[in-house]
Parts: sequence; structure tokens; C-alpha cells
Amino acid sequence: MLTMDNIVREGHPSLREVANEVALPANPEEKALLQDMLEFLKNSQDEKICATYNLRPGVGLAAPQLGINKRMIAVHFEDGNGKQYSYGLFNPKIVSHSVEKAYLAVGEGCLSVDRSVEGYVPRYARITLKATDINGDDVKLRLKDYAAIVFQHELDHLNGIMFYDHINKENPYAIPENAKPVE
Ligand SMILES: O=C(O)C[C@@H](Cc1ccccc1)[C@H](O)SCc1ccccc1
Ligand code: NI
Repeated sequence: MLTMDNIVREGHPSLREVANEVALPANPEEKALLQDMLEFLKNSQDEKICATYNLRPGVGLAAPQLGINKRMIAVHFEDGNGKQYSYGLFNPKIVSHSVEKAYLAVGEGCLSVDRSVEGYVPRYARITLKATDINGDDVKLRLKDYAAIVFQHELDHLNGIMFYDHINKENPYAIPENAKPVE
């Protein structure tokens, strides 16, 4: 099972590189890794397992955070309306997005960042994402608000972008233009 020891931290080159597309169909090792990433997220949200293995709770994870520069992400969370999202995806891509932006009112964190970085992270309020799932099926997701924010955080990891790159340097809590807060 994956633990925090497998997660690289700020300064590791893979967090600042553009990850490579996975040649499809994915090989057994890539499928197993995606399964492990999803299992890590579920474990990190299980009180007992989380405490036993000293995991940080996470709702998303990208392969570059494991030092693996492949375009693979996993997400496991429930949005504010109780809708569940649990996906392991190869080669996710935003195919369209809203003009309107959104930001998480409490700010963002990152499993690869062992410090608090304050400020609003402006992201698209709505995105349409295409990918290939762990079974090799095409996936098209229309996402908004919290779900859109989580997926964009993970997609950024595939392009070497950290959440704090988006924060206004002069005034971290400046309300981003044309953006709505997501509680
Ligand atoms: O480091 C990662 O990619 C995982 C992040 C994803 C994330 C952070 C902020 C906003 C959206 C997604 C971790 O999940 S950070 C810890 C966390 C845990 C529960 C809820 C929100 C953030
Ligand atoms: Ni992160």
C-alpha cells in the first residue's frame, strides 16, 4: 500500500515537470499503480487506517506526486451535494471550461506541501474533462464547483503547476475577478 513515504515533497523535480501521456491500453503495472493511488485516498479517509499509517487525508493524488511522470490521477471524495466521485484516470484533459472562475473559500493545501500557504486559488468554475478510466473506457465528466476544483488541482500536477502558483502574490486574499467562492 502507498503511504506518505511514497509522496514526494516540494523541491522534487517531478512536481515541476510536464508528465508524459500513458500509451493506451495501459499496461498491468500502470493499472496497478492507479488502483494503489485510489486505495491510498480511501485509506487516507478511513480514521483507523489513517491513524495507523499516519496518512494525511487526501481527496486527490497525481502520479508525479509519487515521482512518476505519467498523466495519471486518482480522486475520491463527495461534493457538497453528497455526489460521490471515485475515479482513476489516464490522460485526463480539460476540453472546455467556463469563463466564470471559482475559488475554495478556505484556500487549498497539497499532500506534497508540508506547510500552509494562504490565499485564494482562482480556478474555472465549470469544466468538461475527457479521460480513459482504469478499465480502458472513455470518460467524459462535466464538473462544477468543488468537484471542478479538485480535478483542476490534480490536472495541474500533471503540468508541473502547484496550487500556490495561482495565488495573487501582492494580496493573497484579493477576490479573484469574475470568481465565486466555493464553501
Ligand atoms: O495534493 C493533492 O493533490 C491532494 C490535495 C487535493 C486538493 C487540495 C485542495 C483542494 C482540492 C484538492 C489534498 O486532497 S489536500 C488535503 C485535503 C483533504 C480534504 C479536503 C481538501 C483537501
Ligand atoms: Ni496537490
